[in-house]
Amino acid sequence: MDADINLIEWNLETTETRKYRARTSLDIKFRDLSYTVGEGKNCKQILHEICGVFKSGQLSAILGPSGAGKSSLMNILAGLKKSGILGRVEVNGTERDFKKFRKQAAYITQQDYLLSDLTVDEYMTVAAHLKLGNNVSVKEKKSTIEQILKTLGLTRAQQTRVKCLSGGERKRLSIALELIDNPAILFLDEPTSGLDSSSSLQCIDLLRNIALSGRTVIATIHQPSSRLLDYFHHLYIVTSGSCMYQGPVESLVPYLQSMNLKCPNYYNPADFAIDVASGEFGDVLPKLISEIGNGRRILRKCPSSSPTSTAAFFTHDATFCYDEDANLGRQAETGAGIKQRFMYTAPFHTQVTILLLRALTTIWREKILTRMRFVLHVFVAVLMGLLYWQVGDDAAFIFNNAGMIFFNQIFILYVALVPTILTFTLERKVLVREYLNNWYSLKAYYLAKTLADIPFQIILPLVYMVIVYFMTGQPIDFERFSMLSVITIWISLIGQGFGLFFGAIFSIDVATFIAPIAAIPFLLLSGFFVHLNHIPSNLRWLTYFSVLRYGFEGSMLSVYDNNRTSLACSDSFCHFRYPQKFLQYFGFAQSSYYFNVVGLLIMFLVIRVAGYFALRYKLRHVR
Ligand SMILES: Nc1ncnc2c1ncn2[C@@H]1O[C@H](COP(=O)(O)OP(=O)(O)OP(=O)(O)O)[C@@H](O)[C@H]1O
Repeated sequence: MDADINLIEWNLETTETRKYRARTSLDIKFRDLSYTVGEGKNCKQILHEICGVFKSGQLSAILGPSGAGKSSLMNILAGLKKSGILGRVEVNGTERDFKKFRKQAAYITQQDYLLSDLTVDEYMTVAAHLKLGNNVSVKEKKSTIEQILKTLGLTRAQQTRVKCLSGGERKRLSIALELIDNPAILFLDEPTSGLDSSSSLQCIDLLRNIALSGRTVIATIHQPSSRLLDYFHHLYIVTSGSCMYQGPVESLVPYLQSMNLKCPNYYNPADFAIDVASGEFGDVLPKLISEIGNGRRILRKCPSSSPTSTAAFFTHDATFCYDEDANLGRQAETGAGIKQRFMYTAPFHTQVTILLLRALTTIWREKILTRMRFVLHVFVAVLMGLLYWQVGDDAAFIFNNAGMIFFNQIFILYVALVPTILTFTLERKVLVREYLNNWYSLKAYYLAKTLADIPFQIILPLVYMVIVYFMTGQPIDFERFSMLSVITIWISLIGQGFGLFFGAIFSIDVATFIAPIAAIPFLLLSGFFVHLNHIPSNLRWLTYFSVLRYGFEGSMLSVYDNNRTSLACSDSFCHFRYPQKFLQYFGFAQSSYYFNVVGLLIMFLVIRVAGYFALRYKLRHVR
């Protein structure tokens, strides 16, 4: 973070672009918040009826030892966690409305999950189109982007690709992207992690200025230096799921001193507070928690004269404006019944168009992967062509030809599956960040993702097929070539669908292991190893679930069906000179090409829909 950051210039109230949306200041209060995970014996309570307040115009830190419940608290406040929660969260004195709240808040994750092949400017433009919608003109969007980039010191990096940015610049870009639609509340999970001390200071200074411009900025923070701590207005310290301190930074040391906990001279107050919160000073925590009312009370600025009792510190209780008798505070925020239906700013077709263009740009710029995929298809095709040189019309090599046809299907399936897993498991993290921040709907993303890869899943199998088909001497017949290509393209599209499905469910290492293994039953049930008419009749129905059954059968019918004349024979005797006899041998003679095309179409639709629901399930359980 070496660029100048000057937020004073950023007068949000006066910019033209922000007229369309009135900025609101939002105070968040929470009361008796309990959070439990697991069930039965494995049930674990993480937050214990804690209360607290985070105000607009303030930069607030949630501090505490590892495992104290900082992230859990912030995720609940941000609305990312919804189940296992008891208690009440208020926004400006009224119960939080999830639908509205998600539009007003932005969540910046600890890791900066960004698409590395886009430039800063392109990323900001995509975010502006998605977050500001079609009612804001392109000119206004541009001026908003310029202003935010200038404010965050990213102007010089505007044309730099994300992968070339420094850690500090990436963090600032993550913040800039979320500032585009002027959220009233910013949640940041460990914003300084991975940054050096000077970048950390600049980042927190930036957040302080953002808070001073009227927003509520809440960050979890891990072991801040004493200099860094001074940038915060408000401190909320969590220990084992309870609150032990809530108030200004400058009151921390005197308050602890009044509780007979003296911070040694030249010792970092944050480290001291964490030592206390970790229980290193004996059995003092229950007293601290009860003194602060587990967050019901807020400390005020350190009084000028040395206080004689802790009462001198407290400004007021964190009052909550709801009726105790109505028992609202004990309502379960389970998420059940809370509908997540709300409008995105950009209409569906705009979301799809923008995401499609972004996905195509990314694929195009991932030159190494795109080139490798192309080279691999050409290389394997030429190798196959050389190995099976002109065997297509020779009955002496008819089994070699069938093996070649079968191998084509496996190769095309795997070569579509594996790169999709590799790229999608990484991209999924970007999706999570953007989706949770309301950039677009999952349907729009999934549709754009599917459409973006289709050209590659068509062109690459076609290139492969042209080389293999002619080198291996298949019949010179456009209809047969087209039929075989259609089957191969379907296999490729289904392979990509499997990649998305497994990439949606599993992490990269698990998915790359599981997916190829999961395809093995398809191989066994393809009709190549055990011919369809040799499979026990009570198991034959299983072959209808094998994508390679449709792929192999459809390919064999493309090559050998449709009244193909008898083959040449380079040997003294060839058993299978008549193609129909060969099809009969495999159990394909009674089948139809179109049956296999429809089978593949159904498999394609099923796997795509399954991928969508897997992704939706995953996104819901990220919370
Ligand atoms: N889904 C879960 N199942 C079981 N335990 C959980 C789950 N989520 C959180 N926990 C536990 O709850 C406690 C608080 O977790 P949380 O991530 O909120 O802590 P934290 O203060 O943010 O820690 P850190 O600073 O290390 O990130 C931890 O002990 C964690 O193991």
